[in-house]
Amino acid sequence: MSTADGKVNGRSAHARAILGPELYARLSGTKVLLVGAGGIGCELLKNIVLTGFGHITLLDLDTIDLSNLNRQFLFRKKDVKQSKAMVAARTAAAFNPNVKIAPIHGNIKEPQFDIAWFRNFDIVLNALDNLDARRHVNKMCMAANVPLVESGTAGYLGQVQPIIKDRAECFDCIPKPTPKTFPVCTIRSTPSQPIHCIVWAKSYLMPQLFGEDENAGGELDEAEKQGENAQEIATLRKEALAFKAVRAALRTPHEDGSSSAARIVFQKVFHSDILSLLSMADMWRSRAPPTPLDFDAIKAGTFAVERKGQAEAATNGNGSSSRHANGAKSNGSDSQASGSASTEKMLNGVASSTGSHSSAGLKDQRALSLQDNLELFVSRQVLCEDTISFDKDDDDTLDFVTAASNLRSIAYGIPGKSRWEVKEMAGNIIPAIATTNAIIAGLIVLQAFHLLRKSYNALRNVHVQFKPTMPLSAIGMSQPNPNCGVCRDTYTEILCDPARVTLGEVVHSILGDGGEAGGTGKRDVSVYEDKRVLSDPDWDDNNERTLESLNVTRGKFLSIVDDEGEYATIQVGIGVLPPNHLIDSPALILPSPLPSPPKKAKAVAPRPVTPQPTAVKRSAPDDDDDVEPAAKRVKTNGAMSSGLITTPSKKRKLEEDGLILLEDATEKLDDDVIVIE
Ligand SMILES: Nc1ncnc2c1ncn2[C@@H]1O[C@H](COP(=O)(O)OP(=O)(O)OP(=O)(O)O)[C@@H](O)[C@H]1O
Ligand SMILES: [Zn+2]
Repeated sequence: MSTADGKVNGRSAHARAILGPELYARLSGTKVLLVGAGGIGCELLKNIVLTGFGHITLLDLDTIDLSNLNRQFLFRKKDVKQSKAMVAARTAAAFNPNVKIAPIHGNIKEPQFDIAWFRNFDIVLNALDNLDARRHVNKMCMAANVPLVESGTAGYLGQVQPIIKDRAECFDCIPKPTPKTFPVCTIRSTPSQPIHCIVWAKSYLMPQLFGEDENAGGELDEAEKQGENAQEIATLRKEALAFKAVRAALRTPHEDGSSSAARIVFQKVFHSDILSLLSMADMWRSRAPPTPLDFDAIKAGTFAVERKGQAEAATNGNGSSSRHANGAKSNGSDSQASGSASTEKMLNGVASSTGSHSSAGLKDQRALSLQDNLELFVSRQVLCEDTISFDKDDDDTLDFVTAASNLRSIAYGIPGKSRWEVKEMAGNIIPAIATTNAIIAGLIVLQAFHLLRKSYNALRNVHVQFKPTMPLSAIGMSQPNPNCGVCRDTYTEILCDPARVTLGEVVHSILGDGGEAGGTGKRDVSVYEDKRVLSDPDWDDNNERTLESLNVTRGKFLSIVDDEGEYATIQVGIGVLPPNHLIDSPALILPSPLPSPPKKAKAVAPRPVTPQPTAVKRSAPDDDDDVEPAAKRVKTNGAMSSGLITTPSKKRKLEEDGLILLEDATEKLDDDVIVIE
């Protein structure tokens, strides 16, 4: 279209015609924060740049991986290992010269992204892949009162949820199901499925050998409390202690390098630990006992696994998992049901017996023999470099988990898995479908328009679903859950120097005297930071301590909870003093007026999210509450791919990501629950 202002107008003519002149004109001044530059993020960035959103801040903590290139089309092979945010911004900037894109390579949970920073934006768009970051952005948007569009995809499924404080449900209004876990004893001493061995290698062995936290005591204490077998737990405690010696040995240089380090680890986990488990005869009455592996014999090709009574134990083995009342039960398909395996079959490992250990097929999809696994295990002891955790895209850690889980499977008579299968299961991979991401990114922009226009009645929760007759479903917005522990709270912000203000000073100042300055006046309150209790009406030890000494710093929240349950909780966001603030001026700037939380209707249901009444009283700062900016995120959540929504692990991934799935067609959900079909 040729127009008076030439090219620029030509570029925007369609957008202007569709959006109308008023909204279109507003877009160029709109400040948008896009969190995540992955599958959805790339599509969405392209959309908002071409539509003409004028000021875009794009934030992502990750670097580009080769495996992203099939769908994250703003990246090329030459960009691998570079910051996603930086490269995406550079590529997309060329699409529209009228748009400013400010990329940030960082974690959205970093302290500088505080309430004041969030307030800079007119709208926030989430294109994230994990529950934790989604929750965080949701809370920050509630605190800063900025509209948010939340989104997610899983294979062919997807959803978009517009969120606006007080008008619609927030991301946390509906409690998210907690991910399913396996009982500790199943993972640590009585595995019966390949996934048990993979979880053991990834989440137990790797952290024990190469992780920061070598203390597994907490997990065992918890397992004991849950009523798991006390004798087994005692043995596991001894095992954990012995790991300390192995860690030390691993970090001592050996003459022949990795192979003796590998032998030490092997000897402990596949031989001594199994021997000590075998000494508990009771454990093996109803299930097939494991076989200790022999490093030299496997190397020499003479090792044979003799599994007596395996076929019988296979049946019992499956049934026995039900003794863990809340554990995941074997579905039997992949478990010890293969127990009829002969001695000969185990002699050469899984593959050679089936004849598939050939050069046929892709390398990663090949079944691995016992010797293959041992070789892989030895070669991957290069992991001895101090701390490292599992990353499905890191060959070394994937090889280690493949080899270690397969060796354990062999010891327990469980079928092995190819490197590819282990990657899927340990990396929780769901096939990402570019078209679903593209559809969702389009829908996000449509909901963003409604929010910017304040057309709240037009807002919809939209689902992309696996229904050829109705691929999209749009549901009207529900009111916020009156018991939501996030959006029903009253948010406020203080600006302070955490090294100079005390907890007591902040709490008393925020409550005020109930006079003209606002506030509710002095009352009995408990104060939390996340799940940590910092004070309560009978315990004020921390009141004289500075916020900094309590590790309550920029970007965090103090939750002031009324003990009588009369008033809503006050969430006090911690911000920094302005740069021109004089050093001898007070170190605390209060909001004006002080927050006046509404009186609550008597609580009818427990708060769906924090703070928890069971929280720990802790007067010292807690290291693990620190949010470490990470240059490269190591993922630990998610699910395997199968293309089918019904696989248990895929369900787990969806649940972690905040989508809710039905167990079967007959299961009922409340009307206001987001349903993915
Ligand atoms: N806390 C966070 N801060 C900033 N960015 C985050 C945070 N958590 C996740 N992300 C980013 O969100 C994006 C989600 O994109 P996506 O789901 O496509 O994941 P991916 O890592 O690119 O792909 P895949 O998981 O399939 O390998 C990723 O680029 C990830 O780095
Ligand atoms: Zn809510």
